[in-house]
Amino acid sequence: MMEMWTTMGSTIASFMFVWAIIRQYCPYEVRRYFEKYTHRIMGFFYPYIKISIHEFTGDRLKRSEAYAAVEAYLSVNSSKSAKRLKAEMGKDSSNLVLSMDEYERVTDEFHGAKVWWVSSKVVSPTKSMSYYSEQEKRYYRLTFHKRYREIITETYLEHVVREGKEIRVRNRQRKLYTNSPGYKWPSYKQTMWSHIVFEHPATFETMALEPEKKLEIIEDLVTFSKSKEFYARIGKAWKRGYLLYGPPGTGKSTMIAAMANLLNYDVYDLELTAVKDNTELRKLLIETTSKSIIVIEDIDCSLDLTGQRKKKAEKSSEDDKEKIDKEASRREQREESNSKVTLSGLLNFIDGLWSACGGERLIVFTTNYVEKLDPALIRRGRMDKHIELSYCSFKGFKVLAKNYLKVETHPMFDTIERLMNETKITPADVAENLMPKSPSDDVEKCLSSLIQALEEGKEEEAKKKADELKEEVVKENAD
Ligand SMILES: Nc1ncnc2c1ncn2[C@@H]1O[C@H](COP(=O)(O)OP(=O)(O)OP(=O)(O)O)[C@@H](O)[C@H]1O
Ligand SMILES: [Mg+2]
Repeated sequence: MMEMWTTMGSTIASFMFVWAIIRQYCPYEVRRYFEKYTHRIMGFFYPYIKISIHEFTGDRLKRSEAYAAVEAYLSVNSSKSAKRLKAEMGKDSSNLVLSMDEYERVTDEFHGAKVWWVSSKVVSPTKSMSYYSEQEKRYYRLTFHKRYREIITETYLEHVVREGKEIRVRNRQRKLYTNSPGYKWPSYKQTMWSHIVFEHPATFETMALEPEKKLEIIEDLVTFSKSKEFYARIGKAWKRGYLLYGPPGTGKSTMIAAMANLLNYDVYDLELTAVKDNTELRKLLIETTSKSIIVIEDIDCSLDLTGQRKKKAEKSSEDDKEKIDKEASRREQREESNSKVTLSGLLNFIDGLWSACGGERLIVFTTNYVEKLDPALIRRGRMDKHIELSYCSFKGFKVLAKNYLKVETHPMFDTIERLMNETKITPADVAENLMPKSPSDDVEKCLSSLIQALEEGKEEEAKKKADELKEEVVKENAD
């Protein structure tokens, strides 16, 4: 090895010497001619091959997956040999993950072939004078002897990417991405999404839901996540759409968190009212990564799908006040932000998602009014599985009682079961009543509070029914 470096060093030194003489004494034409061939001659003597893997390719829209995989591979394989490392927070904020620092060089060996990895960057100023306008283009450079060309390009690189991807899945800190409303996308920012660490504690186990329904959903999700080959075989993109519908407080948002926790996916919370137009929607889509859930909450409020929403809302009863308020505020937001996303834009978004992006993705819509949605939006193939989340059943209550009070059975359960059959209550209301309000609140106190809420609900329902009956009688008499 030493000998080889000495020979190479003296060859380069001779070239430098000859080049210095030529630059000083030769005319321009000779210099150009020499320059042209120096490159080739150097290539002939220099026995090493270099491969660069850049963080952003071409349009800079999307971080290169190859770069991310190499980064992860080197974070494990270089941390023993590199001398300068950087540390970042790992999964669940519980440990630090080490990776190679900039300009650090490490060696790796694969079936007897020795390779060198260097992490580097070029800083290129852009036209604007702002501080942020400098663009850093980071890359990894792999160097190896040309005699290993075959094994490196055909086997080693594949091994690095495969192992890197596995490490990423194991180590990754899951994220909740949002596209904040009214946020201007500055040119220096490489992404339109902002993110925070996703640490929602909801699981299917803690959800108040019929056990059979729960099992069905879990099986559906797990089957989807393991069906890469199946989807490839039948020629279908590896995507699945879920429509969650039901009254407020029945666990739609909670279920999305439980889905993400079950599959270990990231969540992209897409706020449609903040999206300027269909083009921006498409850009947002391109930036989403695989193993993620793209969520559009309250789809009926985010988009003027039918043009009839206002009329229907006006007709609704007092009970629907909460829903109407939510809808009105969304509408205001939409008008303020002047979003021009259309139904066809959204349909293209979903179909585009289905075809344009590799890797598994779920898309989830939630709504309080399933009947208002355009059939085109929720047909199978776009929204493959429709899940209704409804008022709390007694079985659902038992799950919540176990979670909140750690009781599986209690003499007061019979009264609760009877009342739950007579009146409707959302899981959110049950949960609120089961929550101890002071340190002295015991199981009986919380269960009594729930019984009281159920009785009040029952009374209110009876009163409403009586009022309706009265109204009908008055109307009939007037006729
Ligand atoms: N099925 C459920 N199981 C367990 N907890 C639930 C369930 N449904 C609701 N909750 C509780 O109620 C709260 C509100 O629920 P969530 O936000 O999921 O309702 P939602 O259906 O998304 O309502 P909205 O239509 O208003 O968005 C949650 O924080 C959770 O604690
Ligand atoms: Mg919700």
